[in-house]
Amino acid sequence: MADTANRIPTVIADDVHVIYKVYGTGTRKGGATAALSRIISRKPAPGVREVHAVKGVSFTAYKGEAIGLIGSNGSGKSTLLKAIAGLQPVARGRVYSQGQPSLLGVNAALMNDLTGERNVVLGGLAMGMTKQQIHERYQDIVDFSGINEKGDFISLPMRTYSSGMGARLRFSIAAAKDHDVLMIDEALATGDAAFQRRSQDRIEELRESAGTVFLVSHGIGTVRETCDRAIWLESGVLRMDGPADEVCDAYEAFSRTG
Ligand SMILES: Nc1ncnc2c1ncn2[C@@H]1O[C@H](COP(=O)(O)OP(=O)(O)OP(=O)(O)O)[C@@H](O)[C@H]1O
Repeated sequence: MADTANRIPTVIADDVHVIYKVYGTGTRKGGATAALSRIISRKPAPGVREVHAVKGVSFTAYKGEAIGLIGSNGSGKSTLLKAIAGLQPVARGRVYSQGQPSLLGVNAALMNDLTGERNVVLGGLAMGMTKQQIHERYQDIVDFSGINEKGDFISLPMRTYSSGMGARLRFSIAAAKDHDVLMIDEALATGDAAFQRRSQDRIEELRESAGTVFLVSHGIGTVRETCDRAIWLESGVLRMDGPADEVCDAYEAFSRTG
């Protein structure tokens, strides 16, 4: 690890809480009079449930780090990434970041009715690349995705792609830019072995070009191979933060006994 005194922070999460409000969980009908009396008595509407998905998480991420987020299903990993990306408001606490963190998920918004080609251009523009930069990197993006390996799919609408192809194109578009903070949610779980290797190499390059990479993955093996640090969440609480191997060992021991 780099000299601690010279490390540059890229993301600071300070006591972050995220609470989802889920409406429509009750069975009572809400009349106008009932609503008025609730406003007067300041009681919450019936049928609104709160899910406290992230509970007081704090950490500092530094330039050049690749951090894996691990934890059981529903432990708050995706929610925490969304909060860091500014896509999910925090109920309490703060997130400070250098530049705009980009969340590259399997759900990144591409347009299904447009061709792969148009999506590369729109995705690039949405990430703040210029037309010139997109033009220069276009072929690399298409080659990296491997979309055209079995025919000219890039000129077909995205809805004709398999889910793996769509995910590969999303990853390729996002990985074309040097990000200050790049967050990858399960992207490596899709794609074949050759694509996974290419993605790992690209993550390595992005780290070297000094950004910070966050990776959410159910595959502990991927976190061990790709990340140097890991953060373990359980029921929204940060259980452990440290070297990837140590945290993965502890998590695996926990999963065996749990
Ligand atoms: N839009 C939402 N509305 C209400 N609750 C939500 C919403 N999204 C997630 N949750 C809840 O928040 C908690 C954390 O979910 P999150 O998706 O962040 O977990 P995760 O660790 O990424 O899970 P997984 O490993 O299954 O992908 C869960 O209890 C989940 O049910």
